[in-house]
Amino acid sequence: MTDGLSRPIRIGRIDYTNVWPVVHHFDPAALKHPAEQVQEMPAVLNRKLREGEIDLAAISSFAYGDSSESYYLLPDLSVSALGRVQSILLFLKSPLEKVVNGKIALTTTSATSVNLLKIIMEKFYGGKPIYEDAEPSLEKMLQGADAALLIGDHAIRASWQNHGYRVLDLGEVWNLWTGHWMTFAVWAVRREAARRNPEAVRDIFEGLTVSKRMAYRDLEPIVSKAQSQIGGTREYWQGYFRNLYHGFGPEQQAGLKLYYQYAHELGLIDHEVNLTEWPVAVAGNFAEPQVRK
Ligand SMILES: C=C(O[C@@H]1C=C(C(=O)O)C=C[C@H]1O)C(=O)O
Repeated sequence: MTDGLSRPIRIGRIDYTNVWPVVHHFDPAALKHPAEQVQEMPAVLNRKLREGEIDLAAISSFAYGDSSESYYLLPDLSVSALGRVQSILLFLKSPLEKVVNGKIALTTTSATSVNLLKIIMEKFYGGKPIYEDAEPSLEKMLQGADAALLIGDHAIRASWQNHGYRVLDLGEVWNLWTGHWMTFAVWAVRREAARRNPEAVRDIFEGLTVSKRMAYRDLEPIVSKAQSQIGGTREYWQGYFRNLYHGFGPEQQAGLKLYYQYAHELGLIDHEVNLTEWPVAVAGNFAEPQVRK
């Protein structure tokens, strides 16, 4: 069925551990409304949501800014950090003075962080490097470049290798220069999907909110899962998840607005970006979800 009314709503889930505190306890099969879920790298979800292939997804915050007129934000959900994030990393083969006007390989999985890197290089450091897209593989990226940007679990795994490269944490650089939070991902719904199917969106929003609350109450299940799937120590993952913040309050919004302003000034986004929340939730029609058994 393709009329858009009767088909299941399509949800996108980022295939990195940084979203687990929101999605780990979320089961699309348990929703009242039929739903399908795809799990992909952020850049793929950005494209699928833009093209209407999916209806609601965690996407790069940059991608929200780029298409903000077509999307609503799901309130109080994000992937944010104040300072170090540990998984948005620039690996330097050459000294920083050379990198700022040298060649930087950019992971094809990201949108927020590649543009954050451009803001840092061009606005903060006054450089003008050449950028080239590359699959997220540190050694291959650095064969032909002075530095390489990795995000998510690719960055985490690379940070554990004994490669000797200097590493810049872009969350930390952003915070040092601006004093602000940085928001890397948000949850967005296509406006037409939200209008067509508000009950399903409410159902998903409730499910994600409950899931986040459960994860914040007890991080251990996701710490254990990350350890068994990716490796590393319990302490590493406890620190990693504690360092991230998955709400989206005034402080995170202020940081993201500044990021959009800089992106606009550099011509990376061609309009001013408004943060527009899904109006059903804003209107207060949304009942505080209860934890389901
Ligand atoms: C914190 C992170 O945020 C991610 C960074 C993204 C980007 O750069 O576009 C997109 C989604 C987030 O999951 C990370 O990858 O470590």
